[in-house]
Amino acid sequence: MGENSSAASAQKPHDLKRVNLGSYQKAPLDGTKKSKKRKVHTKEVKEGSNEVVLGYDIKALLSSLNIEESGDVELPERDAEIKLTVSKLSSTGEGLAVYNGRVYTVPFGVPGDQVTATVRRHNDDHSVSKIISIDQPSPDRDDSIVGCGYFGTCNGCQFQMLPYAVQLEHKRKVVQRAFKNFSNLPPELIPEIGVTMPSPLQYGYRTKLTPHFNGPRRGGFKEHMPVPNIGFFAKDPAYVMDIEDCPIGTDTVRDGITERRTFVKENLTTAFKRGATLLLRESTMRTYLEEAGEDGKKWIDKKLCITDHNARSIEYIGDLKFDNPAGSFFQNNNSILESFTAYIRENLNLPVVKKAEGSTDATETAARPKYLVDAYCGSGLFTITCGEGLEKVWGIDVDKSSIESARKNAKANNIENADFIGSTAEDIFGKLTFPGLETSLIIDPPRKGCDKRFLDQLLDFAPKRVVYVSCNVHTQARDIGYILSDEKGKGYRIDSIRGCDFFPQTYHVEGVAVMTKID
Ligand SMILES: C[S@@+](CC[C@H](N)C(=O)[O-])C[C@H]1O[C@@H](n2cnc3c(N)ncnc32)[C@H](O)[C@@H]1O
Repeated sequence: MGENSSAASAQKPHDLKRVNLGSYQKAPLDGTKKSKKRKVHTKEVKEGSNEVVLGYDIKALLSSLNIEESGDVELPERDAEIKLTVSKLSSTGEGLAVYNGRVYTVPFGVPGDQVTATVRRHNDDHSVSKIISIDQPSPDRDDSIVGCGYFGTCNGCQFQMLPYAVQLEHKRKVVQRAFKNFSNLPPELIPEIGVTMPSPLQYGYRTKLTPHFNGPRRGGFKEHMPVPNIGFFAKDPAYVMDIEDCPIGTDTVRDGITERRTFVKENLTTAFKRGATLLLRESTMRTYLEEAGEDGKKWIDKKLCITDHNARSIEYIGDLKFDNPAGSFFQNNNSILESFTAYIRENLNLPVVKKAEGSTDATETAARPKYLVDAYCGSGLFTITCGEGLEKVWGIDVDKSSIESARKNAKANNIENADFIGSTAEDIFGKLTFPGLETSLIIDPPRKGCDKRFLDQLLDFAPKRVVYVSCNVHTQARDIGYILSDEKGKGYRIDSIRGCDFFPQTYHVEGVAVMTKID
């Protein structure tokens, strides 16, 4: 796209927004002291960041209660105790309550909870509270299912008190709100958001954890110094908690926590000069059997915990093998990957390789795309799980070591027709010698979403099918809005949008949106 079209698209929702986060007055609860005026803060924040996403939820809650946003509400002093009723769960994982016409975040609160909370601080457009006691629990709260002793203090999980079905439905609503707030599309272009794909494991699923510890300000660790806390950040205040176990990790990774903690304690002054982040990455050693075992599998897996960033870690999805540097990116929930990648393959509309009995696909195959482009391909997850039976697959990723792994992984899994480029995603389009109409494109960018240059070239190439996977449904919605609001993108229809639950017990949701070029 040339200069003119870029200028024309300046109004599109892809740009950073300068958000005025408002002003407020501070006043004691009993109204005896004089109110102090505070300065108006204007902060530049990025679209899709938690700050902005929460801002939309705050506005929506006030508007649903017909409360006008005002800079003149009275604010209680820090540490004051207040009674709150949680009315909504934000897309960023906190409960939201309204008190004196102002929204308070209530971490670990569930809609319907009546709580006593302390006031922690007053931010620009909302205040932050901390639960002291739950006076009347919500019908959705079930504290008996909480699976971790650190829950409620640790910032890693937000939803352990919610039954799994409630978590999945909440994530469906998060995706719905993301497309409503960030796509800028008229509602009739957005399909009903599908049910969230569940994770087969809701605990014991994380194949990678990275606990950390702080070091002394200067001079390194000395014999007389206490061993620092080793773990994860607390929610509020945000200090590093000492964490001995994390039940969302796989058993191997959990054993690794114990082993690494002991290592740090015993070698603090010799092995570490300052604080560090520890790597715990599960790896699988597979031995193939001559005959299937009782569970029907033709292999036995032995799990190891890798702690060296540069060592190799091996993961399997079914019988496909992925061999990567332990410190580089690979999806962290292996339990969902088989069903997830099957869903992606189906939605890329690729030729059916392993035909089901009675399938009539032979006639259909002719109409299916012959080419696959895997943008932001990492070490080749989609190239390898979806690349069979195609004339050509191209993968691209900016991380050269991931590309090296992708090449090796494709070869090891007999994907002979794949080529990979180590470069920024938009460089792929210059390489493509086949028509967009015969191509499926998969996109899986980092949290910030796609670069505008990538989206503009996508529009020029015009692939028949686009599957957009994202760990940030807000930037995903923005990018899809950008595509569909462009003249060239008007020929696309959004077929489906749904979340996939890669991170049970947390507020994170992976979005999958499928688009087809219909004219
Ligand atoms: C969420 S990961 C997805 C990786 C892969 N699809 C997977 O599922 O394993 C995002 C990937 O985008 C890559 N990346 C980040 N910015 C990029 C850019 N501008 N161009 C190409 N790749 C980029 C990262 O190196 C990372 O591998």
